[in-house]
Amino acid sequence: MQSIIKLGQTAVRTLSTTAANMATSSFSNKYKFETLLVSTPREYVYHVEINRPQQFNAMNSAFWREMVECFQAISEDSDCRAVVLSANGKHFTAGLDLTDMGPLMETVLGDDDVARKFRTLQQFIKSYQLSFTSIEQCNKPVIAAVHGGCIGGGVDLITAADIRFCTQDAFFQIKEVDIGLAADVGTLQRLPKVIGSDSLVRELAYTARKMFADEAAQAGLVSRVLSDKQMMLKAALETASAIAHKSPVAVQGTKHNLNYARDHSIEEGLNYMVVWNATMLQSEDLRIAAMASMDRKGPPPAFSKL
Ligand SMILES: CCC/C=C/C=C/C(=O)SCCNC(=O)CCNC(=O)[C@H](O)C(C)(C)COP(=O)(O)OP(=O)(O)OC[C@H]1O[C@@H](n2cnc3c(N)ncnc32)[C@H](O)[C@@H]1OP(=O)(O)O
Repeated sequence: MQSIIKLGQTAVRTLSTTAANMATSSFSNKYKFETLLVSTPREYVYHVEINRPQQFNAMNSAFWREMVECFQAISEDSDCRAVVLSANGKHFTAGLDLTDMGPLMETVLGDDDVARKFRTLQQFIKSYQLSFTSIEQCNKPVIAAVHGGCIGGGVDLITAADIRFCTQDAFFQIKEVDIGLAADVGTLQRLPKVIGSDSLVRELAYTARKMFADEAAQAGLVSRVLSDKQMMLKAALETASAIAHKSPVAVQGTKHNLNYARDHSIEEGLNYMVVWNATMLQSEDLRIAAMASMDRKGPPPAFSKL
């Protein structure tokens, strides 16, 4: 009898190890990228790192494609409730990879008729815009953690995030004007809504001057400035973890409705909220969170995955 029980226990252990291994390998396959590293440093928290340090994380065609794949996957991944997005190497990003503009220049300089060129470029720019819109559309809040230079496309990227922290050595530069472009993947649309000062946005966008950490905090572009990268990641992961322990129904609904409110009138936002919560108030999360709030000595609330 004893040996049958032991055999059963071994089988259960083997099965759970196999299940854990399968989960790990499915995670690694799903989040295997050339330009991004994805890890799970805390329960329900994913850490996405832009990982082209030798190139200052300049944005090449693989990066533009992989950002969409990564954030669309995270959006639907119920094991993730909050994301920290940082970068490896000396700078957060040097923006568009100026050595990887072949396909763009081929179209621009090609012999095609102007209308055909327009159609190709339209698709090209739209697909690049989606790389950062996928952060905004991700169901899970994204905290951008910026160190060093955040240049050109970097500003487009971080304005699509929910929360921004930076290090004392960080600087932000809307550099597109220096390469003969109007910034076209989000800065001009989102930055005015993030920092509220149209005058400052225009000054930065027309001159391409660097905005350093203290000014970025004063302007509201970042909500926290930390002494160095280690302290910043610690703060970002703690914030993500705090979010990840709240009701996912409440957090995801809050993100969705804040985005909606930003893009609509107050009346439209309130009407949308009614429709949203007329459904979501029926969620079990409301009962679980309310009970836990009342019973402060009890265990922290546990919510189902979403
Ligand atoms: C449809 C398109 C949508 C997207 C649009 C996006 C547009 C943009 O992002 S516009 C901005 C483009 N980026 C730049 O203009 C960055 C210019 N670079 C810099 O300001 C500095 O190099 C930087 C602050 C990044 C680093 O300065 P640091 O002093 O630390 O190093 P450097 O000696 O200047 O640079 C070392 C080598 O890196 C090369 N490099 C820098 N940035 C880029 C880049 N964006 N793409 C490709 N290569 C880059 C730099 O040329 C040096 O190379 P080498 O001379 O061979 O050592």
